[in-house]
Formats: sequence, C-alpha cells, structure tokens
Amino acid sequence: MDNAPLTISGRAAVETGPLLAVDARGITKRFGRVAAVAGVDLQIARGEIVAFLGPNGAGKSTTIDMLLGLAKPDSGSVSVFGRSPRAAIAQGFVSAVLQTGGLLNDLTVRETVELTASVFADARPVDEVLERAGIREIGDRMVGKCSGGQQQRLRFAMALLSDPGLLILDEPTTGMDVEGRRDFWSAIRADAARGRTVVFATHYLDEADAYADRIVLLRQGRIVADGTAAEIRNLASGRVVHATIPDADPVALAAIPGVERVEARGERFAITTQDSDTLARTLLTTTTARDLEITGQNLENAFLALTSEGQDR
Ligand SMILES: Nc1ncnc2c1ncn2[C@@H]1O[C@H](COP(=O)(O)OP(=O)(O)OP(=O)(O)O)[C@@H](O)[C@H]1O
Repeated sequence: MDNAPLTISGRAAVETGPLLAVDARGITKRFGRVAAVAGVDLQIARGEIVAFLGPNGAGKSTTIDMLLGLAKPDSGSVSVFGRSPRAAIAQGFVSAVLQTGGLLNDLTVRETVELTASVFADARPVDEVLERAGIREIGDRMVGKCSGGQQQRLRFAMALLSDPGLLILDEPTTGMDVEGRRDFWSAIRADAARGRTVVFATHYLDEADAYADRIVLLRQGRIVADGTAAEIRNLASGRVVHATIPDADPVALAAIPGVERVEARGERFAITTQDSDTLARTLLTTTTARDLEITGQNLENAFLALTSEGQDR
C-alpha cells in the first residue's frame, strides 16, 4: 500500500486520485487512566478544510499526533493518502504547523526557509512559498524580531516547501491579534483553494465557522458532532430571544415555560428557549422588555450544548 502511486495538490492539483486524505478507523489512545481518544472514526476527503473543535482535553492534539504518526494508536488504524502517517510524511505528502519551536531567532525569514528547503530533495522555490505565506516582503527580517503572527506565517511557509497534499495546523493562531488571525487565514485559504486538504485544531469558534468546510466537534475523546457550521448550529435546538429589560427578575424569566437559559449583560438579556412565541408574548405583556430580537442558535450555544458535562451521546 505504501508504494501506491500518488499525485497530490500543488504541483499537480488537478490530478486527484480516489484515496482519502485521512482515513482513521476506531482509533483509541490512553494515557494511564485517561482515555484521551476513545474510538474515533474519521474520513477526510481531499480538498476539505476541517476544523477540530472541542474544550480543553477533548483529544484534539492527541488525534492530530496520531494523524502525524507522532503517537501510535492503542487500537484502530490511521492511513494518510493510503499509507501510514510516517510514510506519508517521509514522502512529503503531509506537513504540520505546530504552535511552538522550530525557529532560530538569529536567522532571517528567508535564511530560515532556505535552510529548511536544503533538507528536501525536491522543495518548492523559496520565493514562491514566501509569497504564498504572505511574508516575501519581510524576507530580510530577523526571526527574533518577527511578531507571533509573522512567525506562524513563517512556519506555514516552511510547511509549504514539500508542497504537501495535507496540511495539519494545531491551534495555529493562538496569541495572534484579530488582524493577524485574519491575514493568516486568508493566506491559508488562498493556498487551500488550489486543492490542498487542511485540518486544524482551534479554540476559536469564529475561525472554525469562517474557514472550515466541516467541523468535527470532540468531547472526552469522542466525536459528538460532525458537519458544516450550519449543521452543527442546527443540532442545538431552540431560539435565543434578546431583549433590554430594566429591573428584570432573572428567576422569574427562567420560570417562563420553555426557557432553558438566561444570560444577562447589564439590562440586556439573551434568553434561550424552546418556545420563542410564548417568551416574546410574556416579555412584552408582563415586563418592561423592549428592543426584542429573536435569532437562531449560534455556534457558541451549540458548542456549549454539545460539549458540556452531562451530555452523553
Ligand atoms: N502525554 C500525555 N500524558 C498524559 N496525559 C496526556 C498526555 N497527552 C494528553 N493527555 C491527556 O489526554 C487528554 C486529551 O488531551 P489533548 O491534548 O489531546 O486534548 P486537546 O483537545 O488538544 O486539549 P487542549 O484544547 O487543551 O489543547 C487530556 O486529558 C490530557 O490531559
């Protein structure tokens, strides 16, 4: 299997074979008494952009480690483009952008990429990867003088050298400001438009919402939801009624039939309910509520509903 012919994105983006980028079947990984990954089945098609989302300790990094061959599953199997993760990496089909490490402060951005390129038999041209990562203009800057966002883009540039079919990013924008995150993702998105498969773990729901075709929601080592952002939002039923209610009594609000959760920010309330008509009627006729707004569930509510304690699916 490991020697199957393969043409991947980048150099030959148009030629895509039938192989899945990732095919994980029943993978588990324990650390002592902790089941970090407790039976994950995951098939990722070529060209998909997939976000792993989940609370701390959900098993995102452990799953990524197994996709990268850095950790061996206790049971189950992982294949990447039809071969073992290690073989896929050795052949340049997979690259990773991890959060830390791997950079020398005393080299320039360009020198860093050149040095990395020298270890590949068949690397992409340095200018091309600098351009694709959006850092060509800072090629002469010392790495130690680059911002966190620029350093992550440098890691991205290094990851592009082998023109991998699969790019794996573990919380790539942690610590970046809003603009840095937006710029970083535009570079990733533009590159992924060429057919590259991208898998990333994140804590930022808005990133998963904005940049992933598909969200895999993990909790306690298991997949609790898998779908588009819209599909995940729909898994959390009910509506949210927003209203400004001076002198409100939160206990009385929570007692209105259908109400599931009451959150207040000053006089502005967000009330999650299974019956928004009854709630709106009650608010308008029995309280001082004004400026009512009724919306569907957002990704954050769905995330909390699907990953909170007591949810056992
Ligand atoms: N090397 C290790 N030794 C012991 N326990 C570990 C190890 N690596 C992970 N774990 C445990 O496995 C579980 C899953 O951890 P993992 O890092 O995969 O979660 P995560 O979803 O990436 O979390 P975070 O969002 O906090 O990065 C956690 O309970 C963690 O403490």
